[in-house]
Amino acid sequence: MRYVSTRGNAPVLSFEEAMLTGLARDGGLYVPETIPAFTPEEIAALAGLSYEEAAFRVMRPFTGDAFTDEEFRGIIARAYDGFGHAARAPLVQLGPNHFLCELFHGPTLAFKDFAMQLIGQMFETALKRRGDRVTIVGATSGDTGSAAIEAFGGLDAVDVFIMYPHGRVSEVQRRQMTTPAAANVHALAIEGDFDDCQARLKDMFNHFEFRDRVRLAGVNSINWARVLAQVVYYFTSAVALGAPARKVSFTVPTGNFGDIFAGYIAKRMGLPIDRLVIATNQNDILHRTIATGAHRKTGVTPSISPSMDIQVSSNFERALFDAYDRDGAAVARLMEELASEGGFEVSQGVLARLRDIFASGRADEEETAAQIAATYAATGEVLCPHSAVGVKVAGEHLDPAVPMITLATAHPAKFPDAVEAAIGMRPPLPKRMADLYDRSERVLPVANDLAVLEETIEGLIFA
Ligand SMILES: Cc1ncc(COP(=O)(O)O)c(C=O)c1O
Ligand SMILES: N[C@@H](CCOP(=O)(O)O)C(=O)O
Repeated sequence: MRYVSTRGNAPVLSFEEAMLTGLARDGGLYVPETIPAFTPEEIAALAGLSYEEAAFRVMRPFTGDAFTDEEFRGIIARAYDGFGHAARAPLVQLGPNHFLCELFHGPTLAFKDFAMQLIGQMFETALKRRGDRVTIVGATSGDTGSAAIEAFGGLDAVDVFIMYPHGRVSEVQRRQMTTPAAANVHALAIEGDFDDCQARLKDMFNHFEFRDRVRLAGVNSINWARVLAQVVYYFTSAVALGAPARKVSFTVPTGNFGDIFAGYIAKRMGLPIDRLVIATNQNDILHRTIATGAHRKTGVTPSISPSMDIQVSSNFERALFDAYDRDGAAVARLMEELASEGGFEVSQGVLARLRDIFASGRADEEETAAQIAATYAATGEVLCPHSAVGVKVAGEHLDPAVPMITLATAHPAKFPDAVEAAIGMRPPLPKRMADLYDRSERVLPVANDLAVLEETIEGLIFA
C-alpha cells in the first residue's frame, strides 16, 4: 500500500513513512493510492468479533509491511486495554431507528482516544526499531491535545508540543493538557483560535529547515494513521445493526472533517453506508459548502461545542481530492484560493458528487442546548454539546427504512457548564479523574507567531 499527496507533488510513501511524515512536503495530505475493498462476506465475518480483532482486520490492508501481524495485534491490544467499556464503542438506542455510538470511553473521554492510543503505540514501535526520535507538534481545539498528551506522555522517543487556543477550550480539556507530569509533553496557550493553531502547525511543516532540524511529526488528522483508526467503529457499529445485509446512515459532529472522512473511507471499502450526514455548530462552513457549493471562511465564533469551532477544515481537502478525480493540481489551486481569497466555489459537477455522499445540517447554540435537554428527558442519556449537535441534525435526516447512527464524540463531563445550563445537572468526572481540579497546571503562553513558536520549541528540545 502506497500513499500519495492530495496536491500531487510530494514523494509517494509507505504507510510507516506517511505516518512519521505528517504533512506532505507539497503542503498536501497523504491518502492511500487505492482503497482496498471488502467483500460482503468479509464484512459479515466481523459480526461478533472483539473490537480489537475487527480493528486488526479493517486496518491491516492499509499498513503494508510496517508491522508484523503479531506486532500489530499487540499494538491494538495495548491501545484499547485502558478503555472503560468492554465493547469499546457501544451502541445505545435513542429512538425508533436512531442509535448513538458512544465513542467516549477512552482515557480522555473523547473519540480521539481511538486513534491517538493506537498511533502512540505505532510510533513507539516504529521509532524504537529505527532508533529514531521525533518532535510531535499538534494543534487542538481541546480533545486532540488531551488525547495526544495522554497517549505520548512519558514515551521515550518523542517530545510533544500541543498548541491550544487560550480561553477557548473547556476547563476539563485544559486541565487534561496542563496537569500531566510527564517531562516530554508541553501545553502551549496561543492567543487566537483553533484555525490559528492549525495554520501555525502547517507553517512549521512547510518551513523545511525547522521541520528537518527538529524531525517534526504530526498527530492531528493530518496524519493518515489517525483517520485510519477511526474507520474501524463505522464497521463495528454498522455490522452490529445488520450490515452488510442492511444499509445504515451516520451523522457525524464535524469540525476538521477527519471523523466523517473516516466514514467516507469505510463506504469506499464497501460498507453499505446510505448517507453520511455532516453536523456542524454555528461555525458551519461545511454545511454551507454542501448547501451552496461555496466554501468560504467567515471567522470562528466561540460556541458551547468548542471542539468544533473550526472554519479551516483540514480534511475537506482529502474529500475534494477524490471529488476532483484525484487531480492534485486542481486541489492545490483551491487551497491557494482558500488561503489568499478566504474561500472558493466548487463546480456544479463536484457539488453533485459531494451531495451524492454527504448530507448536512447545523445546530445553533439554543438548538444544541435544547437537544441536550430533550434527549435527557426522553431517554436519560446525557449528551455532550458536540454529540447534541449530531443528534439534532440526525433528527432531520431520519429514514424509517435505514438505521441512523449518530457518533457521540465526547463525554458530557468534559463540558459540565454547557450540560448544567441545559439540564440543571453537572455530569461527574469518572473516579480516576476525580482530583483533576486539584492538580497543579503547567502552561506556556506563546505568541501566535511562527518564529517565536519555533524558537520556544527548539529551546525546550535542545536545552
Ligand atoms: C468532541 C468532538 N466532536 C467532534 C469533533 C469534530 O471532529 P472532526 O474534527 O474529526 O470533524 C471534535 C474535534 O475534532 C471533537 O473534539
Ligand atoms: N476538534 C479537534 C481539532 C483537531 O482535529 P484533528 O482531528 O485534526 O486532530 C480537537 O479537539 O483538537
